[in-house]
Amino acid sequence: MHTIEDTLAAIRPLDEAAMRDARDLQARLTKPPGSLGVLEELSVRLAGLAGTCPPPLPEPAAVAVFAADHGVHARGVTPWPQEVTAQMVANFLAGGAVVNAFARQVGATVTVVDVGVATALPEGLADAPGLLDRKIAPGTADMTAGPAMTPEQARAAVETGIAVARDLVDGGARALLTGDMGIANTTASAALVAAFTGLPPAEVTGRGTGIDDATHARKIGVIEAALARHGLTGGAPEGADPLAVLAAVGGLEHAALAGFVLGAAALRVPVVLDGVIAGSAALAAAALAPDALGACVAGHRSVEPGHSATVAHLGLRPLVDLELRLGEGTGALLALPLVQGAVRVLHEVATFDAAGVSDKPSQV
Ligand SMILES: Cc1cc2ncn([C@H]3O[C@H](COP(=O)(O)O)[C@@H](O)[C@H]3O)c2cc1C
Ligand SMILES: O=C(O)c1cccnc1
Repeated sequence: MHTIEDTLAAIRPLDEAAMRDARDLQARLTKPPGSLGVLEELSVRLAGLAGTCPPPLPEPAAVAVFAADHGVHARGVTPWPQEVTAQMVANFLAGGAVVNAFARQVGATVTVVDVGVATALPEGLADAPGLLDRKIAPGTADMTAGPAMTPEQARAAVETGIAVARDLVDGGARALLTGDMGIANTTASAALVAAFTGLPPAEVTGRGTGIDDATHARKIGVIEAALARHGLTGGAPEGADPLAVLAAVGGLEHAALAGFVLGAAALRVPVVLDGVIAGSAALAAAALAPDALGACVAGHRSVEPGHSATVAHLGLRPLVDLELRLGEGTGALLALPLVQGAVRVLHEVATFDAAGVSDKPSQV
């Protein structure tokens, strides 16, 4: 069973006893206390997630690239043709994209999940290894004209993401990484960020793949119109159903990514988030289950302003900040060795006692 309800019911807070053990252990390791900075608190959190100290090493790692198209593409929010989504899916399967190069570097697998690609994939790809055909619809509807998805489509997409997380963990993965591909998906991302944070579209809308001032202004106007159309201006009203917000202005890949985050949290496996697409999906996941955040690691800080707004809202600290604005899972993959290093310390570093190193600075 991969229903949303079952999954939400399985998500629990971090285990306090395991976190205490991890803090104690960090204090006894042969290094000045606190000297591993952000990685120490990360190791503590991952112990709390696993419910044991040390937590399992987050490897092997698996990236799921959720691919889908967007009806709002018709509003002129990106210069790239919609066909590029399907063409990039083919490129992922051929191993030729940046996500593939970065995945090879860290030994991660790449699984492409078609939840809503509008254009037919190039001949012969249907059976390609590494592709999961989970198409729910050939893209969303235009969010300025009506809901992007029906409630049934949004639910099916979330449950697809939950099932993909479960299958990857069943296949041995101990770290899940988010990836995305969908021309125009930074528009849906910014709309979700505005809806979940209450910030105005002008503050959270970026330039996506790279757009000129006129297109950027149009993109902000499109998002404002969509929010107004769905009663989301100024943010979703108190008590709004996060699934309805996803259905109104989200993408099929956003809904699937929200499910992927929930699935990881229910299985107590860390999920390394990529940029603004994953972040906006995590806002939906956190609105459904605040404790799901315990499983989330912000891999990097994207250039997109909506991403900084998202990590601030969620209280996450991005591990790397390299001015990336690509998506696909690239920022998550670059951060993976940091996550693994944080846990490896708890497994391999000697204690002061065991190594015969004095654990006290001398008095001066
Ligand atoms: C060749 C190419 C490869 C990509 N890989 C990721 N994206 C990224 O850019 C897109 C979102 O930007 P926007 O909202 O401006 O369309 C998404 O597909 C995202 O994954 C790409 C975009 C392109 C063009
Ligand atoms: O933040 C991201 O992941 C991003 C930014 C721009 C374009 N595509 C993805």
